[in-house]
Amino acid sequence: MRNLAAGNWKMNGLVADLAQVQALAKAHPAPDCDVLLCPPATLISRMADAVAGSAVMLGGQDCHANASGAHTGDISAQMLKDAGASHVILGHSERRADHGESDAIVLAKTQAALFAGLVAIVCVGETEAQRDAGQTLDVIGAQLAGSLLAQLDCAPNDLVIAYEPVWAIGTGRTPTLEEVGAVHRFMRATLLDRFGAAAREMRLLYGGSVKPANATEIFAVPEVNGALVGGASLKADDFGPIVAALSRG
Ligand SMILES: O=C[C@H](O)COP(=O)(O)O
Repeated sequence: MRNLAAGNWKMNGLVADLAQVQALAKAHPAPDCDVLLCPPATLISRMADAVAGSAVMLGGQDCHANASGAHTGDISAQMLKDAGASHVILGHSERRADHGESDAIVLAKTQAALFAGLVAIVCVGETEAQRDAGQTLDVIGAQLAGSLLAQLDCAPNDLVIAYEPVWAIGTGRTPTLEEVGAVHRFMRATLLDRFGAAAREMRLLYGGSVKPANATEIFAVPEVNGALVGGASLKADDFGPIVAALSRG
């Protein structure tokens, strides 16, 4: 399976920043991994124009569970697709914390995204307090159980899981490689148990303070099939080496 280098711009990015994406696309015309950028929704359409003809794919950072309707300020999966997105991040810990998104809400959004033909990147991860209490695998297991479909009624490639320890996001701190490996092994086993052999083809991303300096060692951990990168995805000079590391992996 091809690794996935996914960049989440979060609430960052103006039209002037499209130059970073063009520089990235130019520097990596044919990467040996999938490359995805998830800018704010305001930029998807213009970014699609900016990277037309390149290997860079685009995604949203959230979508509503409904296809349309009276939901002021929300964006549907169909709208993301219409703007040029092929993927959408769902259940990011910042959405879970800032907008009270439960596993059930994430599940409904995941179904909407898949129905619209988007690849769903579902995020899970423990808080620092949960980690300190030794609850990491219990938390991940519960989030996987509640945020995913009962059956895999999509291609295994269309559902991606991102493990993002909440305490590692934007902090410069990362779990040990052994800890990353243990969670990813657990997630693979859980998905195999739930979905059968097709789950071998699902990509499992690590996210949380991935930088050029730690990318190679993290991507060498078994069952890590890519990264969901925040801060280091904003600049081509930072994200480029991460794409290169995943192309080698
Ligand atoms: O979605 C990305 C993650 O939240 C990681 O963010 P970060 O790379 O800035 O730590």
